[in-house]
Amino acid sequence: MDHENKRQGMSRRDFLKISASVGVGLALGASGMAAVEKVVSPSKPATGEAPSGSSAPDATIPLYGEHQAGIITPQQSYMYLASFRLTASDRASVVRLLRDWTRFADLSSAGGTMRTGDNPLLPPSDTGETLDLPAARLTATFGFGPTFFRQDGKDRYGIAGKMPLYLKDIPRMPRDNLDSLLSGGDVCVQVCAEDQQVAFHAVRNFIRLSTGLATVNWLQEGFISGGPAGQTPRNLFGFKDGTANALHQSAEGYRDVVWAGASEPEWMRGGTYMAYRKIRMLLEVWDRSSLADQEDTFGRYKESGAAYGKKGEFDTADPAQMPIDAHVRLAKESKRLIHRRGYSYTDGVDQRTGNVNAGLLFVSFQRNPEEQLIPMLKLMQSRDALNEYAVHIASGMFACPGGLREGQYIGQSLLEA
Ligand SMILES: C=CC1=C(C)c2cc3[nH]c(cc4nc(cc5[nH]c(cc1n2)c(C)c5CCC(=O)O)C(CCC(=O)O)=C4C)c(C)c3C=C
Ligand SMILES: [Fe+2]
Repeated sequence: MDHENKRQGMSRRDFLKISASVGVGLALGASGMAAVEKVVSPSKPATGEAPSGSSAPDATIPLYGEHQAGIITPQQSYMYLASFRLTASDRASVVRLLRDWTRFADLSSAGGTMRTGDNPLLPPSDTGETLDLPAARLTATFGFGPTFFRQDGKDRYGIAGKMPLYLKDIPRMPRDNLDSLLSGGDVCVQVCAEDQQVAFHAVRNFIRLSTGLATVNWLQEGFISGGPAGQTPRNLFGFKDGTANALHQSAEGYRDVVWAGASEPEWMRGGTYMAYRKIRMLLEVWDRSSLADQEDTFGRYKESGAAYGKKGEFDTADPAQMPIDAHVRLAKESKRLIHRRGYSYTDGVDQRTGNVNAGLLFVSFQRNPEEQLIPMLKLMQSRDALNEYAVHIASGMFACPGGLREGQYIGQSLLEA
C-alpha cells in the first residue's frame, strides 16, 4: 500500500492561504516565540506509512500511521539528528513541548510552514527559508533517552514506571573514544528530507519551539546518495552500505527485527529502539590501503557490492568465503539482525593532523538492543578488520514510541495514560 502522497502544484504559500481561509493559524506565545496553535491542514492520505514511494521533491510522507515515519521509510538524501536536554520542570510543560513539536512535524511533513505573521514589530512565526519549497519527503522521528524517565535517580516527570524494558545507554565498548558532549540526551529527533534546507528548517524550528523548555544538546548532519536510480548508497569508503537490510524488508521481517515486542509498555506498541553511533572513518589511512585489503575488510567486492564468491549485490552471502575478521562475516556470525539507516558526515578538518573529519552517523532500529545490536557491537569491537579504519566517537540509545493518530501528540500515551 502506498500512502505517500504527491500534491503537485501546491506550494507552501498555497497552504498558508488555505489555512487563512479556513480560519486556522498560529498564535504567538508569551515569549514572542511562535507557538504552533493549529496546523495547516492540507488534504492528507489515509493513516499508515509505506516504505515505497516517489522521491519527487513534492512527495509527502504523512506523520500519522501505525509506526513513526523515518524508520522503515526508504532513506531520504539528508538527515539531521538533534538531541535535546529538557529543562521543563513538570510534566505539563513537557506535554506542551511535545504538542507543539507534533503540530510542527505534521505541518512540515505536509509541506506547510507557520505563518510569517502580520505584525512587523514581532519576529516572524516561521523562519521562512522553506516558503517556496515543497515537502521533500520530510519525516521527523522522535525518541526518548533513558534520562527522559529518570535522572540522577529521580523520576523527573512521574513516568519512570513506564520505562521501556531495554532502554539503557549502550555499554562502554573496549575501543570507544566517546565524546560525552556529542552523546545521549533526553529526547532525540531524527529529521530526514530530500532537500537539506527543508530538513534544516524543521530542526531549526523544533529548536525555536523548545525555548524555555529544552536546550539543544548536539546536532549532527548527514547525507547519502543512491543516485537517480535509487541504488544502495555508497559510504565514504566507496562501498555499498545497507545491502543486507533487504533480508528483512517485509511485514514479517520488520515485526521480527524492528517493532517492539508485546511485553513492552503499551506506549511502545508499534515503536522501536533507535541506536546512534558517530563513527569517524580514517579516510587517509583507508585511501592508502590496497583494493584487496579494502575488500577483505568487508568481505564484499567494492564495485558490485557482491559478497565474496558471488556475482550480484543481493546474492546470498557465504561467510565462509570471507576472511575471519571481515565486517560482514562478523555481523553474520553474531546471528542477529538490525535495520540500519546510516548517513555519511563531514566535519571539516582535524587541525592537529590536517586530516579530514568524516565518517558515518550509524543509526539502527531494533526491537531489543540487548539481544540484537549490543552483542553484534561487542563482537565487532573485539576483532573487526574495520577497526583499523574507524573510531567510535559518540553514542546514544532512544526509545521511539509507536505511530500517531491525527489529533494525538508524540508520547501522549506515555505521558497521559
Ligand atoms: C554493530 C553494528 C554495526 C556497526 C557499528 C557498523 C559500522 C559500519 N559498517 C560499515 C560498512 C558496512 N557495513 C556492512 C554491513 C553490515 N554492517 C552491520 C552492522 C554494523 N556496521 C551489519 C549488521 C551489516 C550486514 C551484515 C549482513 O548481514 O550481511 C556493509 C556491507 C553491505 C551491507 O550489507 O550494508 C558495509 C559496506 C562502516 C563503514 C561502518 C563504520 C564506519
Ligand atoms: Fe556495517
